[in-house]
Parts: sequence; structure tokens; C-alpha cells
Amino acid sequence: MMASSSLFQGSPFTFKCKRSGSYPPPKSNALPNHLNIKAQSKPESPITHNNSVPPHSKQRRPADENIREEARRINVDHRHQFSAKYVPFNADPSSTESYSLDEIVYRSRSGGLLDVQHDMEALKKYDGGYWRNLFDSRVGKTTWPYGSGVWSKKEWVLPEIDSDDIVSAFEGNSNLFWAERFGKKYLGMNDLWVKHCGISHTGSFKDLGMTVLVSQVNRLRKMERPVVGVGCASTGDTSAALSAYCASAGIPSIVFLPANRISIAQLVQPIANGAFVLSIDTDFDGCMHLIREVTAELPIYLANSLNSLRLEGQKTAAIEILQQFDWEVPDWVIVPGGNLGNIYAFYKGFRMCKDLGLVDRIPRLVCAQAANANPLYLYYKSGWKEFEPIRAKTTFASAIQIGDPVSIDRAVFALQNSDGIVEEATEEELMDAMAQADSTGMFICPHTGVALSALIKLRNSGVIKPTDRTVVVSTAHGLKFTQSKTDYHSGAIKDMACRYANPPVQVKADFGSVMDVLKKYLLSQAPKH
Ligand SMILES: Cc1ncc(COP(=O)(O)O)c(C=O)c1O
Ligand SMILES: N[C@@H](CCOP(=O)(O)O)C(=O)O
Repeated sequence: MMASSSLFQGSPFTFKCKRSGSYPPPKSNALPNHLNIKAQSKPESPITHNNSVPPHSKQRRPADENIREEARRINVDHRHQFSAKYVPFNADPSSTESYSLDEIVYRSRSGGLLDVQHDMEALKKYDGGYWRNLFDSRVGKTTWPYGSGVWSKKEWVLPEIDSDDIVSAFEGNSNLFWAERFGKKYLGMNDLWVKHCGISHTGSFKDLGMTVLVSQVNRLRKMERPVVGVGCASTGDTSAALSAYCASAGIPSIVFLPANRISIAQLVQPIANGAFVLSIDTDFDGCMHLIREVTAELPIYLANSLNSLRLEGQKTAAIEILQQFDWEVPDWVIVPGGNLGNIYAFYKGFRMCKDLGLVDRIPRLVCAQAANANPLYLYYKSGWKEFEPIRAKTTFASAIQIGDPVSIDRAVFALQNSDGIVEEATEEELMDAMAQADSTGMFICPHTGVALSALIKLRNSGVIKPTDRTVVVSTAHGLKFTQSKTDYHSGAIKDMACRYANPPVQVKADFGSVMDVLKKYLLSQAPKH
């Protein structure tokens, strides 16, 4: 039989080895005193407080065992230690209203938003160094479910779910790209980074939240709760993620899409994944209104970020950024905003890291909106006086064409508590920024163009300094938006100069003609002295 230590190399969890007792063996002198005291005070705990990483001893699984079965065989059941529940968002401290995560509830009694509240006292029994080591030890493995960037933080996400119920595509762990050339060339910056959340299973950051939501639905269905399917309204990315995760778990998915307002690539994703797709003659806000009515009537679980479970997964991107910087805190993080769940998810991830001692501060947040869909920007500019939903106009950043964001209160909270800023970008600004970024080796979506435009403005006004470590969150893969890039590079957009367009050169199929255009091109590229 294979030694059961293989999955735990690098993990501070101990477990009972069938033949030879616990692993790793207790060290006589490894633990500082205060850690020993904590460990002794919880003798029932399967977690050791030893921050050291056990030596590498990877062995293969038996051929007839898959990674789920392997996890079932050797994972310690630590679920009883940590817990989470729904509470009203930003509730008065005297409020006692709360709901189990196994209940199907999206709104508080007063109709407000909910939040997932973790038992912070239980999490605080372990210090920041412990959590940093635990999370670091899980990166880059195929251990179920920790190979996922979301589930590698399981204790902070859905602590009570059985790993066996998890539906994951090993999402997360996305590239934090050093935007060296873009930073230098366009902004005079040397510490600019792009967190490529769109280089992901379905091509957007929505995978991070959807693995959590669909896993919980999987659990509810196993508990025989009345959930016949899962539904969402979408501008294209939520629907892609929902349909993929549901398809992988064999759960019916239903998506409401605004007709003719999303890209072909995004439309084809739920179709290919077997979702029940309704193309509805309204905008996203209209679809959102309908899905809320429908999910109140039918046993369809709501998958939009109104459902606070989604944000528990999305917040792990913030934790990942800190981890990728070796737990150093960047100065700025810029996030494009639409329905406004993600800006709060980032805030929550950073805030948990601070509250649990992994870092000592949080970055300043910037939420970037398209000027054609800018209700948050208008609210911010009014000094947070009164929020007015708007009718969002068409934008190339089609996934954030949203006029009545469900998470407006969450976004305001995140920005007010992070010394945050809201910026906006016109269609020309966002398309130029996308083209500029692409010309330095990226291939970003128009929403990331919105975030980069915000950065350009904040650099030009001196708010962001040349040496500030800045992270721009890229939310979707550029390949979903090739039509907008094609329009830009062919100069086919009305009233837009398309200054960075790079159209293909039509040339006759003969050597002379090819040589002529090549020489002209090479001359234009020659270094100027
Ligand atoms: C690609 C992309 N970027 C940004 C956003 C904005 O995220 P949020 O709705 O959480 O503000 C969305 C969805 O709304 C999106 O699909
Ligand atoms: N851009 C989103 C809009 C819905 O946002 P959600 O986070 O509330 O699901 C999409 O792709 O549908």
C-alpha cells in the first residue's frame, strides 16, 4: 500500500497514518512556546501549529484510485473547527439575524444584502504565519481540492463543506503578470502588474465564485433540498461559468441573456455546455429583474452575485495577489465594476488577510466603470449623496453594461473602507487602452481596458505615483472579445480615431510587392539616431 503521507507533503495538517501513527512526527524543538501552548490547548485539533514544511516525499497514487478517492482516504476531517453563516450585510452589531449556509436565502429580513460571516475567533486561533504557510504549501499541487486557488483557502471560503461535494476545475492560481513594457512606455511605472483572472477555465474571474456556488448546490442536492436547477442573468461571463460548472456536476443550468448584447464567444459557451439558454429582449438589468422573480417562484437556485456565496470564491483572488507578492501589500488595486460584487470581494479578501494577521494593511482600491454604464461613478462624484440607477448605454465593455448594480451597498462599503476611488472611461479611452496593452504583449478584454484607462488618468493626475506598486485586475480573456478588437483595428468604429489600430496590409501574391511593403515596414521600425 502507498504511504498516505504523499498528499500532505508541504501541508501543516497532520493525519493518522494507518500503519505508523501520525505524520509529520512531532518535533521536540520546532515550535515556539506560544504556538505549543495553543496546540496544547486544543488537543482534539488535527492541525499542528508547526509552520515548517515537511520534506518532499511524493509517491504515486495507486493506479485504481482517483484524486477524490485519495482525498477521501487520507484527508483529515477538520470541518468541525471552522464555520460560516449568512448575516445581513453591514448589520448593526446588536443584530442576531443569521442563516445557515444550507438555507436557500439571498436577502435579509429587511430586504437588504447578505454577507457570509466567518467564525473569526476560530480562525484567529492560528496566527498569520500559520495561514501564510498553509496557503503557500498548497499552491501548484494536484491534491483534491487544494489544487484550486479557491479551495486552497477552503477554511476561509466554505469551511464546512465536505471536499467530496466540491465541484472544481482547479480554478484560480492565475498569472500575476509584470506589465513591464506597458508600465514603462505609457506610464513611466516600473512596478505595474496585471492579475490575469480571465486566464481561467471559462475565461473570466467568475469561475472563482462559481466553483463555490455550484459546490454548495451539489451539497444541497445531496441533502435532498429542493434545487432543481441553477439560474442566472448574465452579460456573458457568469452564464459561461455557471453552465460549465453545472455541466461538470450534472446539474441543470438556466441562463437569461440580454438578446444581441453579448459577444458570440460568450453566447456559445452556455450553449455548448448544455445550459437552457433564454435570449431575452431586454438589457442585463431587465434579465436580472426577471431571474429574481423566477427564482422566488421556482426551485431554481440563484447564481448571480446577489448570492453572497459567490463572493467567497472571488475574494481569493485578493489573497492570491498578496501571496504572489510574498505577502507584501501593493499600493493600489484597480478593478472594473459592473454589478459590483467583485470590488467588495477584493476588499473582503484583503481585509480578512489583515484581520487574521497575514499582512498589516490593505491596498487602496479603485473601481473603474465605463462612462456609458457609470452609476457608481456618478454616485461617488455626488459625494455619495443619493444613488440613482441609470439606463446603461451600449459599451464595448459589454459585460459591465449594467445600470442598476445589485451590490451597490457592498461597493460603497469597500471603497469607503479602503480610501478608494471611482474612475470612468469613455469608449475611445477604453478601446485605446486595450490596444496599447495588447501592443505590449497582452491580449486583454475591453473591461480591463476600462481599468487601464482609470490607471492612466490617475497616473496623469499624479494620484498614483511612478513607483507605486499597482495591480490592475484583468477580468476576462481577450479571446472572448475579438469582434471589438477587429472593429478597432479595421478603423471601423464611428467617431473613433482608433489611434493604435494595426490593420493587416493587403498585398499581391508576388515577390516584388511583398518586398516593397516589407522594406517600407522595416524602415519605419529602424532605430532613430
Ligand atoms: C469581464 C467582466 N469584468 C468585470 C465585471 C464586473 O464585475 P462585477 O459585476 O462584480 O462588478 C464583469 C461582470 O459584471 C465581467 O464579466
Ligand atoms: N458581468 C456579469 C454580470 C452579472 O454579474 P454577477 O457577478 O452578479 O453574476 C456577467 O458576466 O453576467
